[in-house]
Order: sequence, then structure tokens, then C-alpha cells
Amino acid sequence: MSTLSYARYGKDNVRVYKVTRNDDGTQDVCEMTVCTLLEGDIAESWTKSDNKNIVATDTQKQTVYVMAKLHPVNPPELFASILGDHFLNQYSHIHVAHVTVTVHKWTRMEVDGKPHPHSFLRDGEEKRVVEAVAGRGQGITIKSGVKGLLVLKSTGSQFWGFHRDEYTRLPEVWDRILSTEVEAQWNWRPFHDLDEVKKEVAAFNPAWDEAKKITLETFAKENSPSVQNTMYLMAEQILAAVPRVDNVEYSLPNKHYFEVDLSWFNGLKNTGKDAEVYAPQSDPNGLIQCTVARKGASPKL
Ligand SMILES: O=c1[nH]c(=O)c2[nH]c(=O)[nH]c2[nH]1
Repeated sequence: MSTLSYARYGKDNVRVYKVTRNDDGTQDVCEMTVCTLLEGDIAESWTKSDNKNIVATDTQKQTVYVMAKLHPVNPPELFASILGDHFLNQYSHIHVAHVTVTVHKWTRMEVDGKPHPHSFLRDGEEKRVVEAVAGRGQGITIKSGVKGLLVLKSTGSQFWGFHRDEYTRLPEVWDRILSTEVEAQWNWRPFHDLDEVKKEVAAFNPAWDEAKKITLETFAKENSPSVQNTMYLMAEQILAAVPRVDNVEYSLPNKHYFEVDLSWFNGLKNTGKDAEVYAPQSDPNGLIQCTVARKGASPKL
């Protein structure tokens, strides 16, 4: 005998763009990709071919557009919560709504030394990602984050003192290149309902600014003894800067740059302190992850 032990479904990669026309003649734009996934009393679609409780994925997509028209899309934490809350209010047989909003960068152009009223550029590939989960009778949990933030430092990083045995080939280094693509998430203390999210709405954008600033400044300033230590320092500072955040997760690939021995070419020196030309490695890469929690923080409502 088999049983459906878990199911959810929805629309992924819903692309949405919203323009806000301000009274002063300037315009604001927001482009995002939304994923909605619903759980609830839906099993019979899988097990009995009965679709009566299925809110079509097309309906979910249309809902994203309607909600984007009726409500603010900024900050994305609010928009994701509005959508999740809507699905629970609209459909009594839906018990959990997962909403992911990925924001694509459009930075206002500077033209003639002034912010342009309606022209924007993509000046970085990093994404702001928000995941809201609205559960019936369980409030709303929100995870905010950044992904795809590519950084490199050409010095100011070391790695030594690590465990050595008969499998070890890696030499210790006191000066190396460090590069990673930052993925970080900060988990907010759960919200009782949409009204509580609205009350805290002013906290979301500054938290995003702080988390990005802390990540970049720590990366640049610390003489890093390891990716492990650097990410821990970043997470600690985010917890200190944003009181409502319970824990911070980092996932950092270590993107290696290997020295190239060119001594075969007339004794050309390109290793150790003479290294200038390196071979960037696409794979394999190190992958270092951690979660740093506020002491005494409770993950439950
Ligand atoms: O910062 C680092 N952490 C590691 O765990 C590790 N392992 C490795 O080979 N290089 C590095 N660098």
C-alpha cells in the first residue's frame, strides 16, 4: 500500500513588473519573480483524480498580478505576506501558503549628476530573496536574504593551522585570493498575523541594507583566517544590528584561484610572492555553511 505523505503545488517563475508614478513626476519600478506553493486538503487530486479543491496554478499566477496591482510590492517581505495571507483567507481548504519573491535590481541612473526620474540600470546580479510561509493558525514566518553577490579580494586572506594527515596536500598560506558568491538569509521572529508584519514594515528595507553592508565591509576589512570565521563575524553583526532577527544563515562557496607555475618558460617566476597570473577554477569549490542563532531565541510563536 502507498500513501501520499506530502504534496504542494503552485506557480513558479511568475515574472512581475510594477511601476509607481509619483506626484513629483518621478517613477519607481520593481521587477520580481514570484513562486507560490499551496498545501492543504488537496490530496484527492493526486490519489482520486478529483480536482475540485485545486486552485489552478494559473489562478495563482493571476492572483499574483491582482495583488501586485492592489497592494504595495515594496518591501518584498510585505508583498509575500499579503499573498500568503490572501490564499489562506480566500480558500478555507488551503492550510499553508509558501510565497517566494525574488527581486531583480533596477538602480536609478545618475544623469548630469542627478538621479534620473525614470531611467534605471542593472548594476549587479545579486538578488533580494524573501520567503514567507503563512500557516492557518500559525502566523507568518519570514526569511529574507541575498543570493548571487559575487565578491573577490586579492589579498587579506589566509588559511593555515588546519588539520594535517597523510591525505593532506594543501600548503598553509598567509596571503591568498578569496572569492565567493554570497548567499545569506536572516530569519525573522515569527509574526502572529499580517497586521504584525505591517507593524514591522519599516524594519525590512534597513535590514537588507545593513546585511549587505555588513557582509561587504567584513569581507573587505577582515584579514580573514578562514571563510568559516569571516561568515561567523558577518552573522554576529547582523544579529546585533537587527533585533527582530532570530538567526542568520550563510552559505559561501570558496571559489579557488590556482597559481600557475611558469618556470618551464625561461624560468619565469610566477609562484609564491611572484604570483601574478592565476587560473580561476570553476570546480570543484569549497562550500562553507553555518547558522548563527541569537542566544535564547525561540523559533516558534
Ligand atoms: O577558508 C577555508 N576554509 C576551509 O575549510 C578550506 N579548505 C580548503 O582547502 N581551503 C579552505 N579555506
